Amino acid sequence: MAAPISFDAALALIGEVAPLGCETVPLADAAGRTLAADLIARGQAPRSAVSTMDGYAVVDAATEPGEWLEVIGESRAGAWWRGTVGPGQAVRVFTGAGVPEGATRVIIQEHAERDGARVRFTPAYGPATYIRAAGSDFAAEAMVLPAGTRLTPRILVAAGAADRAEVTVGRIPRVAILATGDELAAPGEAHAWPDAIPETIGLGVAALAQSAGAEIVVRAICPDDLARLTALAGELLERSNLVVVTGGASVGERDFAKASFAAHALALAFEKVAIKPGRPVWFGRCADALVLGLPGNPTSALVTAALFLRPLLARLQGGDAAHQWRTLPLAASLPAADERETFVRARWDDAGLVPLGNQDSGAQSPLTQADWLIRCPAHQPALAARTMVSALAF
Ligand SMILES: Nc1nc2c(c(=O)[nH]1)N[C@H]1C(S)=C(S)[C@@H](COP(=O)(O)OP(=O)(O)OC[C@H]3O[C@@H](n4cnc5c(N)ncnc54)[C@H](O)[C@@H]3O)O[C@H]1N2
Ligand code: MOO
Repeated sequence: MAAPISFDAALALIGEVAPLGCETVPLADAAGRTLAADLIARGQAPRSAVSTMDGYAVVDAATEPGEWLEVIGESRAGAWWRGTVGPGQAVRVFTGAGVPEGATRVIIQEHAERDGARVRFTPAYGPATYIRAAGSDFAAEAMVLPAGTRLTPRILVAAGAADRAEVTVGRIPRVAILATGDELAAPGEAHAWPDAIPETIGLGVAALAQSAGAEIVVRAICPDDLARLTALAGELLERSNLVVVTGGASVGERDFAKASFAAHALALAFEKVAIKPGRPVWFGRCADALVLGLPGNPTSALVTAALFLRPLLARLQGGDAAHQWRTLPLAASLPAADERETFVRARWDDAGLVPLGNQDSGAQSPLTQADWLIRCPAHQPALAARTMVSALAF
């Protein structure tokens, strides 16, 4: 069996995976998708100068507090007034409406006294012009978003401003999840069987994959029976772009995860990574579909899903496989790492990252608190509180 490879080497292999290809979809259906082409603005925004407040558009240099001006028009968002404003004149404007030609500022209505077709202003209307310049948000033909951008709720708003009905996005990865183990029962049923435990990893992995843009085409639980697993593996490979198989990754006689894909011409990219937890994580390809094997210990499975499955799904959709590491302070001391690069589960408090006391990779209750992974290089000595460390949101 091959020696474990480093975390960076494994991540680089994930980064080499080719995207699944692209399709054009209505922008309204594109939430969560990843752009496969740059998104170019059809026109500038705003299209011309607009008022940022409700008030009156005037010629600034020709306007004195207390002097009556003639109100010659009204400009509303969606129904702009197209004339020109001169000295002694004002145009009623509303937020988002075009500022007429000639006007150099808007005076807000809180400072206006209106009398029929006349208006005058109190002295303290201040220096602000309340005009958003034409093209100040973005220019015509500007690249609003580069290819590879994920259309999150916040980013979708900017995408819509480009005034395009459709976008070209990466195809949605179709993911099958296979949990292996004689002991596994659906949550709610484990108590009814001697030696059974609830199958938990599939829940978390499915949720993580969905939040990363994947479609879960099937979730299955299968006992440690090589013939049955081999048949199921073949079926899942047919139905998906990626099979995530959990458990059975270690060296025991009944650890069949890799063996059940070997019959389908599994070509391994890596089969062990020098990390803790999650050393038995493995990755490969069977013809057209990829296979990622996660260890059976639940925390190991979720850590390796965060470290490898999330970037893999980003890559399949044409996004970036790089992690967004943050440099953050420790709020408590951190124990020394052994010969494996270690991802310590931690929670955040006001002073920084607090490593959790229970680092058992088979435990599940610490997952309720572990919202960060602290990256500790192999052989890193113990670190004192307030040391800056590299961490990943978990
Ligand atoms: N002699 C050795 N033993 C082990 C080694 C090793 O190198 N030599 N590696 C250890 C490490 S590290 C890990 S991690 C585990 C992973 O082993 P497997 O992937 O083969 O996992 P299983 O044996 O199938 O299960 C481990 C543990 O997790 C529970 N489990 C499995 N699947 C689920 C699930 N879907 N939901 C909830 N819990 C699950 C299972 O019942 C076991 O308790 O191996 C070490 N052993
Ligand atoms: O690496 Mo295992 O994942 O330590 O428990």
